[in-house]
Formats: sequence, C-alpha cells, structure tokens
Amino acid sequence: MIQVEQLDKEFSGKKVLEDINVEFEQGKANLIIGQSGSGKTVLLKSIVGLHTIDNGTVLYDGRDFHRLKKTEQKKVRQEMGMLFQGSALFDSYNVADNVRFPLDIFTNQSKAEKMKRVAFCLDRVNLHDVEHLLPSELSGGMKKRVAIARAISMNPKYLFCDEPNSGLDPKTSVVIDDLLLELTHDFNMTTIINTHDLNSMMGIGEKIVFISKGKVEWTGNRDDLLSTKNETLHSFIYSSKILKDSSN
Ligand SMILES: Nc1ncnc2c1ncn2[C@@H]1O[C@H](COP(=O)(O)OP(=O)(O)OP(=O)(O)O)[C@@H](O)[C@H]1O
Repeated sequence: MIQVEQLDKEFSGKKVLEDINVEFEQGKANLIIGQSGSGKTVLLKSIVGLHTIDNGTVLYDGRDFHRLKKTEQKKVRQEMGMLFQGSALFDSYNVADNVRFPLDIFTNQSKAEKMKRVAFCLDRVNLHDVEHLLPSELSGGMKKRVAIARAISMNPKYLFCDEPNSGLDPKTSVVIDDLLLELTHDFNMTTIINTHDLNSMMGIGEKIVFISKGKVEWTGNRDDLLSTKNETLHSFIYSSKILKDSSN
C-alpha cells in the first residue's frame, strides 16, 4: 500500500498540489484521473521521488520515502516498476536486452538467470519468439508489452504507469489495460495508473482518485463513477463525447 499524507508541491511559488491525502491499495489498479494540468503527473512524480515535495509524507508500506536514507531509498526504488508514456524502449537494443536492462543494472544474477527471467516476463505479457527483434520491428501494442515486461522484470511491489494507452487504438488499449490488471492481481502489486481514458476508468478502475486543480476532489471506484453526485467529476466525465452520446 502507498499512503500519501498532507502532500504539498509548488513550483516557483505556484501551488500545484495541495494537501493531498490518499491511499493506493495493494493488489488493485489505482487510477489517477483529472483534466489536463490538474496535477496528475506531478503527483505521480512526487510519489516515485522524481520531484521533491514541500510538505507531507509518502509511505511505502509504512516507509517514509522522502525521509529515508539514500541506501534505504534505493531499496524501495528497486521495488518500483515504471511504465513511461511512449514505452521508452532503447531503439538499438533488441527486445530481450530491453527487458534485461534493469536486471543488468540492479542485480548480480548470472546471464542464464537473467535470460530465464526475461523469458518468464515476456511469456507473462504474451510475447513469444520476439527476443531478437528491435523496437522498430514491433507494433505499438507489442512495444507496450515489452515495456510492461521490463517494468515487471525486477518483480516489483509497486507499478507506476503514466498514460499507458497513449498512442494505442481503442482495442489494443483494452488488451493492455486487462494485462495490467491481471499482473496487478497475480503479483499483488500496488499499481498506480495516470489516465485520461474513460474506457480504462470503466474497465479497470478498482480505485479511482480524481484530481482537480491540485486537490483530491473525489475518490471511488468504476461502479461509483457514472452515478457520482460530485459536480466537478460529473462535468469532467460527461464532457467526454462517448458518454454524452451513450447517455442520449
Ligand atoms: N517542472 C515544472 N515546473 C513548473 N511547473 C510545472 C512543472 N511540472 C508541472 N508543472 C505545472 O504543474 C501543473 C500540473 O501539471 P501536470 O503535468 O501534473 O498536469 P497533468 O494533470 O498531468 O496534465 P496532463 O494530463 O496534460 O499530462 C501545470 O500547471 C504545469 O504547468
């Protein structure tokens, strides 16, 4: 579980996050949603330590991340898997080398052990016989799967995904969402996903945190979403053309 308490973040005097209090639950897909500029990315980066924070705490299963010693922080970092927008694969590395990269950096495993783990991770994301291909030889959905395989290579307790469906068609997006949910359950990870995608919210939103103007405006789940009485959330979700059309 990741608990965020009384977190504030500002840039050059401009408050971007204010008094954020929220729990991201273990074994669940926790979604952060909100309009462009509401503070989702800054929140995700503050949680993983890519931003310093001005006030508050981020507890990783009770460990106060921002106040840990560097060596302890490094341990928690190794328990994090990250899936960046656009997959962020190394173009000149083949699939196996991309997935193996965190193992090369963070472990002393033998080459055979690493290759066994790479094969396991690729199997878990349903990719077969692609180890020797370069990213340029893969479809967008396959690249995303490789990036997911890399993100789980270190058997993380926490998985962070920034807009995992960006650049994917709707059908592939659903497949990737389902895969992220399945891995979250199978590995009992605390997964946090930043998304704009209403299909994702309805499909895998086991816990949803709605951010508006740098504050937590609402929390709930996919079943609560469409019947919300929260006006800001209502106007956010019903500004989507898909929902407007289906509610007519
Ligand atoms: N490094 C930075 N320096 C100064 N301001 C920043 C920085 N990063 C983000 N901001 C500001 O913080 C606010 C929140 O940005 P953030 O990127 O978190 O929004 P978002 O909800 O993720 O938007 P989007 O959905 O478009 O990615 C914005 O006003 C942005 O300009």
